[in-house]
Amino acid sequence: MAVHHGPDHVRAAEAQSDADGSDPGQDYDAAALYLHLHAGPFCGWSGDLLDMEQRPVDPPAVGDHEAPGPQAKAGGRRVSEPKTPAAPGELISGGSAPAAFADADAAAQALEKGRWLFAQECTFLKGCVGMEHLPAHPLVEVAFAGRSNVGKSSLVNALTGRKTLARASNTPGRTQEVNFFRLGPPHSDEAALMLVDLPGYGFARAPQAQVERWTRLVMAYLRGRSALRRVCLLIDARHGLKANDLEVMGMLDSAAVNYQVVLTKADKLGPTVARATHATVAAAVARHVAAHPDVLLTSSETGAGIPELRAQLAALALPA
Ligand SMILES: Nc1nc2c(ncn2[C@@H]2O[C@H](COP(=O)(O)OP(=O)(O)OP(=O)(O)O)[C@@H](O)[C@H]2O)c(=O)[nH]1
Ligand SMILES: [Mg+2]
Repeated sequence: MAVHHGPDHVRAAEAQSDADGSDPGQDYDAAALYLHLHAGPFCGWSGDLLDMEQRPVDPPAVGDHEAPGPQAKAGGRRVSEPKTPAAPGELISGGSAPAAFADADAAAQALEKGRWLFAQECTFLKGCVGMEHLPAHPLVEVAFAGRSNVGKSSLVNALTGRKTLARASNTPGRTQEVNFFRLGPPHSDEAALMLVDLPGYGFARAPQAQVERWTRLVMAYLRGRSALRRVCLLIDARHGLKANDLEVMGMLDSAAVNYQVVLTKADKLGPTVARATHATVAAAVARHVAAHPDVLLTSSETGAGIPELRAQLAALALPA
């Protein structure tokens, strides 16, 4: 039996590998690659925020915080030691590497804002089966769209540090309503954000008429929701962009809806394949007018890329 060091999820992965002989090193490397690509060596490993429970009291003031890292605390819990990132020479070369943060200070501030925002209370507000049922007084909204089973509900859980807030399942077609989750203080809309978990498009284990109804609802929501500030368009990192993803991207481009591609399930890939997929997808995304140029590589399983996505979404909800 090996002795396990590092963040909780890494210890869990290592313990799992003891049990089934799988290779947790691959997961860990994909996560480290992500951190290196998107935030550089100043980005603290904070996958254990997945279990955060305590609520913060005040938002972080710009220039008035500690950079997250081994000494910082997250939700009252110590942030784990970051994994040593890959050597700088291993950065993706070429024009498609994302530049999410201008420098180390900007990165630290953005990550802290994201951590703070997503450590707030988050509650399920309602599930809607038709456009007429959508909440009337919307907050700033961020929606999670993508093919069935790509990991939308799991990503909502990972971002909010909950395990069962949104229902995830191995069966494609699990989410059947437009589900609204309110993130923020209960009695104020300041620093609040609505997270919207959508039914998937594409194949689902459900009757065709039902799938068509969800797809119509999702497309109507994506095209016609004025509060929608960003769509996180999830793509399984193992599969890349499929024809129906490209169709949705085209629709979002023509409706001028801001969207950001988020690659999911990075833990299922080794670093070389993750790097290649990221480059291919980022190059394709660069041709789309409404797409955010940064393509994020995430894993809801290990927490890789989650702090960076929180940081990007916090920029929409919190004033500069
Ligand atoms: N290994 C791994 N599995 C994941 C990850 N994200 C999601 N999954 C698994 O993928 C399956 C589908 O996840 P969901 O979150 O339900 O996917 P969804 O996109 O909400 O699916 P629908 O609601 O059916 O459209 C579940 O078995 C999850 O545990 C990830 O980052 N890594
Ligand atoms: Mg779902």
